[in-house]
Amino acid sequence: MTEDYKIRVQNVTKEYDLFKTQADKLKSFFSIKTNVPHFWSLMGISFDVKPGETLGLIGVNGSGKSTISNIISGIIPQTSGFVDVRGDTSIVAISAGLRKNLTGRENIRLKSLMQGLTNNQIDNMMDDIISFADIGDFVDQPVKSYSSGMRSRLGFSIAVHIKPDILIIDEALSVGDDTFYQKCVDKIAGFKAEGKTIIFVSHSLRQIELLCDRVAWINYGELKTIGKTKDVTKKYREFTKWFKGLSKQQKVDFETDKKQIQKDFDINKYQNQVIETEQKEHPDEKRVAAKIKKRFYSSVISEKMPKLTVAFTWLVVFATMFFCLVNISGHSISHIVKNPSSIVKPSKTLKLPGKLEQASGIKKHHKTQKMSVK
Ligand SMILES: Nc1ncnc2c1ncn2[C@@H]1O[C@H](COP(=O)(O)OP(=O)(O)OP(=O)(O)O)[C@@H](O)[C@H]1O
Repeated sequence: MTEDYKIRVQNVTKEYDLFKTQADKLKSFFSIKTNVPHFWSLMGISFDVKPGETLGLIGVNGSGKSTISNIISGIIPQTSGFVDVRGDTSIVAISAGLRKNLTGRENIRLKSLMQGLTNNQIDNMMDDIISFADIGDFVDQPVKSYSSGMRSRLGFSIAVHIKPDILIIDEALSVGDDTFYQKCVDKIAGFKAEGKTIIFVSHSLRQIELLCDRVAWINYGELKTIGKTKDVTKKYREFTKWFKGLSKQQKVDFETDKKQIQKDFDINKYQNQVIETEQKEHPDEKRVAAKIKKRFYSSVISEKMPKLTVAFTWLVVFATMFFCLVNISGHSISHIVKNPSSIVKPSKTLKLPGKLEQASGIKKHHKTQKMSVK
């Protein structure tokens, strides 16, 4: 049976809380309401990537291309929506995946182990990865000492040698020199020929046109359009030409308006719209609302504590505080239950914990002995 898709994303959203302080972050984790502004990096993105297809992602800076590719790679969770990736992914992004304090060689081993390769397999391909990356003696230096081009070369080399089912290339080719660029293009062409699935994120329309079968244009958190490479790049060129023609103030106003829409996005309103559309398209279908709710939230790992866990945590905190106070007050629990105010009035005969009580008993005993000697 042939698979109809390799990657499916449906109604995917991503919300970021723009915390100003660590305290706000902690409060939010405990689901305590704060006045932190929100920003929706993605406002409901849906598309499929077919097996063996190379899909390009284009869009202006900050439109959400890296966010969606990181969600597909499993690096970050979506806020809502369904993501199904049928195969192992390997992401090549300039900033993702490499540990700065580890050497190039250690990074190769770590990333390969994380992809499920054995130490023997890694030993066998180590030289090939190093030779393709062409970073010389730097391979034994920490990655923090690499230039962005060197990082990109190493990241790219690791990702293609791991031979993933799905390769996600996020802006990795934009920093390499021409020779390396050509090597990468050849490698990607080889991947395509093998029937692998690729997501290719780039600002270079030339690269997109060279490598992609279809293109998705992500525009300020929304999917503006998806289709044949030449059709989408044509529309995108028209947009950038129009945008460049605006005055400085018009550009600022345009971007401010778009960002405001992303701040004001209402997930519940969006969910209702999706339900309405689905009901119109499939009038005979039952339980549409339940189906959409499941699609929105069933595969989501929340970054915040679930309400039940929050309630349980508070219960544990209050119970601990209560028992500490009871202990300090020196009263029994039944006494405190009958006279709650006595929790703040310590008993005159302070109850000592077991060992101390025992120790004080010994002291008393010695005193008695001394007295009898007298
Ligand atoms: N951790 C974060 N916290 C808050 N906002 C974030 C975070 N990560 C990304 N964003 C915001 O989400 C939006 C989308 O970012 P993303 O990096 O996905 O865009 P992009 O299309 O890949 O941009 P570029 O072309 O510049 O790489 C941006 O407005 C960005 O500021």
